[in-house]
Amino acid sequence: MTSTQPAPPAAPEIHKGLAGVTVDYTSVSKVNPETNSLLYRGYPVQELAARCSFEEVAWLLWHGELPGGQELAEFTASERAGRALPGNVRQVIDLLPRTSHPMDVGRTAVSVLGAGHPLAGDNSRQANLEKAAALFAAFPAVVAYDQRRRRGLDVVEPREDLGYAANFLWMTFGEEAPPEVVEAFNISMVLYAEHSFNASTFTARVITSTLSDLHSAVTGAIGALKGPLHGGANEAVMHTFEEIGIRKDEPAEDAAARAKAWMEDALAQKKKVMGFGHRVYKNGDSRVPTMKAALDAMIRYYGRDEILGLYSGLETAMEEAKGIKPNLDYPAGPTYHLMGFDTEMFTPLFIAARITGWTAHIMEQLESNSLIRPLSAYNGPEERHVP
Ligand SMILES: CC(=O)SCCNC(=O)CCNC(=O)[C@H](O)C(C)(C)COP(=O)(O)OP(=O)(O)OC[C@H]1O[C@@H](n2cnc3c(N)ncnc32)[C@H](O)[C@@H]1OP(=O)(O)O
Ligand SMILES: O=C([O-])CC(=O)C(=O)O
Repeated sequence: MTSTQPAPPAAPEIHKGLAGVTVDYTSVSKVNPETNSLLYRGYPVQELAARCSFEEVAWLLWHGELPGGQELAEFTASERAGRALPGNVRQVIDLLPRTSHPMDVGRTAVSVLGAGHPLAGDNSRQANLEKAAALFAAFPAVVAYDQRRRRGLDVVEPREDLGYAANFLWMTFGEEAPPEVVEAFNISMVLYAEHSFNASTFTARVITSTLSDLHSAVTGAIGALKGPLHGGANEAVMHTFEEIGIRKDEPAEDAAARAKAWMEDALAQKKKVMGFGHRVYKNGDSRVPTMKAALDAMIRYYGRDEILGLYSGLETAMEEAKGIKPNLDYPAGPTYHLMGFDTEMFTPLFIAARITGWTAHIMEQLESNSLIRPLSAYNGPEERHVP
């Protein structure tokens, strides 16, 4: 008789970074790299950016439909009434050093807002809609307060006669922004609002899947967004521009030549250059043309051709060397710079926008929840015993 050896266990299939893995359905948005399109609840994001306020898009993401006249009137009234920075959040921010990274300030503020919320323990859809709307309304005040305290300036109270974008700029800079700037800011908020199962949204869904609460999920999502491979890239893009050197009034061609040389050197050193590449889009990010048009409008408005030179110099050199295209963070960074935001405030601006997408996903996750808990393959030492 021949003894048969048990077959060695088949090596498990590993999906590092979950690349290419579909983990669930979502009706919030559709990212289609084949057609290079992005739909929020069925609407092309370019149409929403051109024709809708960010308030309307927030409502769409939460409710699945654009708001009717009465719904929008009620929603904007409650949003405007909820814009002031709550006193306890201000006190906690004041305890943090002015040098704290604004992403840490934003993460802490959301945590405080959660701990103080009257519906903290309630995970019903109605309670979560209320919590999402309150966060949406209050977060701009966190960003504005932090930017102003970094500069040693007094707080500017919100204005109920301004829309979301105009009021955000008002609270940050203490003066009314011109319509061109308000429009570009609104476009950036709409484009940043939602992008299916990106790392921060997935983080929010993992936290939600344990039946934790909305503020915990958003706090965790902020942690995921902070990294430069995700939202932190918009800040990193500006550091690249700063490293190359922003020389006001330099002719665009000269700035482009310097940027091209910088990129060739960075790629020769095998550096990853933030603001380029994407896990899903391999042929360009669907949102970039719209955001680039908004950046162009700001370059024209502020008369800053050297920024265009730096932008196109890096883009061309990356395209020629590696065929890798910019993602949304690439045009968004210099747009926020031209508007006057400190570089470290850029990713908190992304938070303000993505609160809408995250909270839509949190509510969707709860509607048909299953604990998110994948498997791992062990490759440590064989079983052994303490001597
Ligand atoms: C809104 C957003 O969050 S969009 C993303 C923002 N993040 C960034 O801009 C960070 C810079 N980009 C990157 O790190 C990547 O492109 C990611 C993380 C976004 C996606 O990466 P992945 O799909 O995992 O691709 P991966 O990192 O494996 O790159 C594939 C190849 O392209 C190269 N590559 C990708 N992006 C870049 C880049 N920005 N700079 C230089 N090379 C790059 C990689 O080095 C790799 O080359 P190799 O095959 O010779 O090793
Ligand atoms: O989808 C991603 O992986 C990252 C991204 O572009 C986003 O979150 O907007």
